[in-house]
Amino acid sequence: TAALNSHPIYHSGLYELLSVLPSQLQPHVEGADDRSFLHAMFGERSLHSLVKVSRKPDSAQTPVFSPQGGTSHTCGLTEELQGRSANNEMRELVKLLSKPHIKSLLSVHDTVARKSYDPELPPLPDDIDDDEDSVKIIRLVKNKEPLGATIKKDEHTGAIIVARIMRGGAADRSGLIHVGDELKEVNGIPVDDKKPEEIICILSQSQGAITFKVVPGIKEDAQSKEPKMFVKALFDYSPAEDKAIPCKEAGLAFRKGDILQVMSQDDATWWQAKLEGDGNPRAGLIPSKHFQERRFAVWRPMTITTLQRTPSKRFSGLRRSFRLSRRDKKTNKSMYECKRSEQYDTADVPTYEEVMAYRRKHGDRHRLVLLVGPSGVGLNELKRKLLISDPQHFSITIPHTSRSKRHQESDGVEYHFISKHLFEADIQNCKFIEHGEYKGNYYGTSFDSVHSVLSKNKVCLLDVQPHTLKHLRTAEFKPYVVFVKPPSIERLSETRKNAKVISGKDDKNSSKPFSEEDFQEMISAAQMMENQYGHLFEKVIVNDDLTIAFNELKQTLRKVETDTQWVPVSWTHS
Ligand SMILES: Nc1ncnc2c1ncn2[C@@H]1O[C@H](COP(=O)(O)OP(=O)(O)OP(=O)(O)O)[C@@H](O)[C@H]1O
Repeated sequence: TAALNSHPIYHSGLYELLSVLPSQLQPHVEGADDRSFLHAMFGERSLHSLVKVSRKPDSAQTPVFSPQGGTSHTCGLTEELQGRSANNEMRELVKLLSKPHIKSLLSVHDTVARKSYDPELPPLPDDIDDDEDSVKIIRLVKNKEPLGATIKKDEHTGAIIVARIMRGGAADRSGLIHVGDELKEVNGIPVDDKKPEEIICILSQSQGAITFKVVPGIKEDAQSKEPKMFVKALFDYSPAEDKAIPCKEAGLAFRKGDILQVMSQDDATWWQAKLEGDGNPRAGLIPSKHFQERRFAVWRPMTITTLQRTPSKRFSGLRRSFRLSRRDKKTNKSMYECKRSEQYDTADVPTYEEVMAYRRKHGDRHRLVLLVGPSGVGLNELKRKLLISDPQHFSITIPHTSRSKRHQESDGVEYHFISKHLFEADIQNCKFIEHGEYKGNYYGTSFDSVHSVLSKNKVCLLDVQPHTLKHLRTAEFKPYVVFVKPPSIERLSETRKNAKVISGKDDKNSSKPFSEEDFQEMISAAQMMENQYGHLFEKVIVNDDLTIAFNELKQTLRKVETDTQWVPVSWTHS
């Protein structure tokens, strides 16, 4: 500016000056780039026009335009013009300059000239506590317009909460404040102990920038849009051991049986989920159903090989409901004639099962109680104790047999006695849950015998082979599966000193004390069941001390009747 003012040709006009400036400055400019930049800049038509504008009203030769820019110039220009004697051109110019879009243009020019477009953020408070909920510092520049938000005091916690955001208001347009946010400070003043009216007073008194410190709430609309899909995990998962997960830290670890709320299935491989009932709103990554099924399909063949190496006798059935034992050497296999395909069933790959909360309404049928466990673990003993503890409430099914009735027996009490021919027809018609053959006679538990107990509004206790579980998992039975597990071999030897292996309840003479081998077999059979069917067990009870195991079972079954449980969604549709 100083150079401009003292230049001899200044008075002959800025316009002329502009045209000579590039050549005048030439000796001071080294680079060809810089030179062509100067030429371009001073030759720019818009610059010339501006100079013209500035010169027209300038009859007193006082420069109005200054290359420094700034508010004083753009805003001052209009005022200055108005102060001068009016001619038509000037009036037109004043009119033009007072148009809103020209004003805005000039104001943008000023902002850019002052480089004041970077927002000035308040310094981060240095007293932020690590344990404190994550806070958000919001800075709004307020004009006279109200904020467009209402606040309220939470009745329970006393916190100041944003209650409402007015559509289109300043707060809404900012997109920074939401319903449910907790207000902690306004302009550095803590508001916890203030009444809403006092806070409103602080707000209305503040002008310009207002700083809020808020704890973001869980957005209401986000909450209502939250997916309500729940799944039961049928396998254990540890992201730390998963080589495929894109970020281990973002993974969610869970155990078989955990209920997960699936928050997002947008990614085909990695879902986002939370553990049901977990207060932490942040979801974690879990493998998608499809991805996990594919991985299991790759891993599975190894599992089968291990299982098949185990001596087949360990698999031989355990028979209870029809009061026979798998232990009879002759019938060992035929009693438990379950097809290999069923024992090594790989069709149902256990990943996730979609579930829903279910609570039995008063008067509804009871859920079928299924007891599963290796032979000799004590299923009959536990059933017996439950029956005698409350015979009006618990009941068992009456099995069918094709053997002839003995004279102290009555049809429909110990057994339903039917002919071999009829029994075979019923097998064909899939009337049995399980059936087997013992000493040339058929024995079996029918689906009807379960219906019969349930229709009397009693709790039906049934012990089954685990492979039949899948046939019983229906909306009609809504089975609750309890796995009874043996304790360690040492505890078995200690607790079963006086116990007897009953090899045929239809044949009362055959019983003998447990051997070490029996215990081993019980433990490995239990292990195998758990590996293969563990995902279907809702409760595992270790039958160590009989009284303790019985009490735990009784308490569990009471809860099944009264509490809410997660059951497959398909069971709740009927
Ligand atoms: N916790 C326990 N402590 C001591 N003895 C037990 C316990 N549980 C069961 N027993 C005894 O073990 C024996 C076998 O039990 P039980 O007949 O109930 O087994 P099970 O699982 O029904 O087997 P199976 O189907 O082969 O008959 C019985 O003599 C029973 O009294």
